[in-house]
Amino acid sequence: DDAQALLALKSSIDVFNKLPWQSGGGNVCNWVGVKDCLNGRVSKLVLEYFNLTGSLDPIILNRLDQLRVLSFKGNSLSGQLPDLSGLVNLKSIFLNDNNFSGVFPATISVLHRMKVIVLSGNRISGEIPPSLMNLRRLYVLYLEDNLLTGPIPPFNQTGLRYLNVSNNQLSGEIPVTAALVHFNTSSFSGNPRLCGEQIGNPCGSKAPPPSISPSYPVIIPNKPQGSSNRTKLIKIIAGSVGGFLLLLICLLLLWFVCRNRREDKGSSTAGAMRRSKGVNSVEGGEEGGSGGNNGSGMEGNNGGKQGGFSWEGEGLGSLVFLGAGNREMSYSLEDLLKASAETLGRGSMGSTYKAVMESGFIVTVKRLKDSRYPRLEEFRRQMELLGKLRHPNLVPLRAYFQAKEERLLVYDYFPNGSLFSLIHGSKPSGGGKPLHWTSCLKIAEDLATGLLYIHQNPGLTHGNLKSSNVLLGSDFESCLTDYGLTMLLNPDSPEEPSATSLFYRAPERRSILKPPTQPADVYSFGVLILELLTGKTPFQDLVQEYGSDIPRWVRSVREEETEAGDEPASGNEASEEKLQALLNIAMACVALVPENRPTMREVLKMIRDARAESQVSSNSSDHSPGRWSDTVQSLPREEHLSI
Ligand SMILES: Nc1ncnc2c1ncn2[C@@H]1O[C@H](COP(=O)(O)OP(=O)(O)OP(=O)(O)O)[C@@H](O)[C@H]1O
Repeated sequence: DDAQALLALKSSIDVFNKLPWQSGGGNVCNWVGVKDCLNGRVSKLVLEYFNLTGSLDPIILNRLDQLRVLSFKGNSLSGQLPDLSGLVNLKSIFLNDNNFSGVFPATISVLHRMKVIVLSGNRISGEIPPSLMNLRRLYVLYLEDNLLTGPIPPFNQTGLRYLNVSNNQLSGEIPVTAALVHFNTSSFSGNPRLCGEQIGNPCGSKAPPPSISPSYPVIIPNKPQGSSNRTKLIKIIAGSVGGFLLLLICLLLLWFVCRNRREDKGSSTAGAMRRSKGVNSVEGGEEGGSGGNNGSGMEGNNGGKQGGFSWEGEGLGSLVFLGAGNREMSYSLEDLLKASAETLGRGSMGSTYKAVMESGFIVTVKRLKDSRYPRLEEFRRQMELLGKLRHPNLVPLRAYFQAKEERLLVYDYFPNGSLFSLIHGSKPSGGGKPLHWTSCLKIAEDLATGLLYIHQNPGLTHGNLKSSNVLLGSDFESCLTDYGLTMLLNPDSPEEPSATSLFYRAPERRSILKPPTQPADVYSFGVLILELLTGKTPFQDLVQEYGSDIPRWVRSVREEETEAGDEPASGNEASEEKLQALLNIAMACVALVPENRPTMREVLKMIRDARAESQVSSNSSDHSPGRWSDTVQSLPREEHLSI
């Protein structure tokens, strides 16, 4: 039935034939976009960025009544938001970044299991239905960048942790409820008719702006005709003068750039880059260097160049090598600028590229989104600190580049991919597979060793631990990357974490501006272990969802895979012990109260004990109850067990 429903869905919205679904196409659970099934029924459908068009037919969608997660993010779907009241199991819905219009359907409020509603970036109008207050489990409500009007309902769900209604046309007072008081300006900004303490515009001082409700049209009194004509004339004259000046500036700039290019051709590129001898840094000339143009895939920030790291005309730029050794000094700024670049991905900090130099030497370059925050001194200090870190389980930061409008970080390139692709496959459609417990233990030990090394520096944290930030080294050892970079995020322009990153974060860190801590890293580590054991991305808050049932959930997921004949996930006493060991460690790490979590030193000890035990038990039939698990048991865990 689900296959039929999906095919009907395809024929209604996939005019460009992006979804390779067809009748007789085998088990529907393996179809592209079907991320999870329960008892053979589709439970997670993620169709993001498939260029889907047209409107969603509620009759078709409601046939998929076992759905828990539904995402159509980043398509071009339009029309009214569908009535999904038949999807009684739905917990998370992502319809953001489409062209949906019409009013917000109040029927969504009958979906009592609903936790995550993301409708941002559409043209949805009308009021936010007050009936959303009935969704007791609501956790994330993102409605920003729409055309919503009227007041914000007085949400009182204490579990509501993420709210964004910015950039709409909402009006009236932001209700002062326990659930809403802790959201700040970024949740409400861009609604000029809204008032409240949270946005620094208290309602008391002046009468609150009138609320515009679609049912009461607002009548704007006519201005006297004469004054309006004069204003128009002034506007026209000012516009023309402004336009003329802008044109003049553009022509001057064009002339300036052309002249520089001619001069550059006359001198060698090497001449334009001065290599400062004796100092561990290579500096760009005053006029900047012009990048090579022989690659593809990357657009320069300035001038829109393809395929090289260019920062023409931006003043002094310097490439500073970090750490010691010859390998990292075997290229210069010029080589890096001429390298061809291929995009590896875009993340919260910026874009990441594989840069292949003319010599064939490959590095990974992270181009930071914000090249001005923090101030230069602080940025340098952090780079020097991170550059000193050298450990077999860390991806080394080799160099950084700093110019006026550009900051690049240079890391070793890791061709074996990430832990994310190991677990979930490289295709976006790839379903995750739980790993064998021996692999889980080995990876856990690598990660814990790397993380402990970071934590040995007082106050230093990873801050963004997740499976795509773990790369596989030449012996398939796990290496942490992107460590210590959260301090480069500008608190004045905070970005919401993506749905997946969100649930790696410790509960106390989920408010955007909360700084990273070492116990929060321990929590993320626990989530990562659960991902290894189940092959599931943390698409939801596992602790809130399953609480003390996490071990049962992990077992049931692994058993399903065993039934599918994939691997001996359990089934003998030794496996069962190891699984229990890892589960205990993960459970200790995801304790809700940070003080109840073990330190990384304790975690590493538990993992090493479990590994040692597994070697002993593989040589002997004596499986005495786990010594290591006693260690874990002795850690305070009441908090997470009491959920
Ligand atoms: N040194 C590297 N070698 C090979 N691949 C890398 C390297 N560093 C990162 N990648 C891969 O590049 C992709 C993009 O990484 P990036 O850090 O930009 O985004 P992310 O990890 O998805 O998100 P975030 O910015 O939150 O860490 C990821 O798939 C990552 O595994």
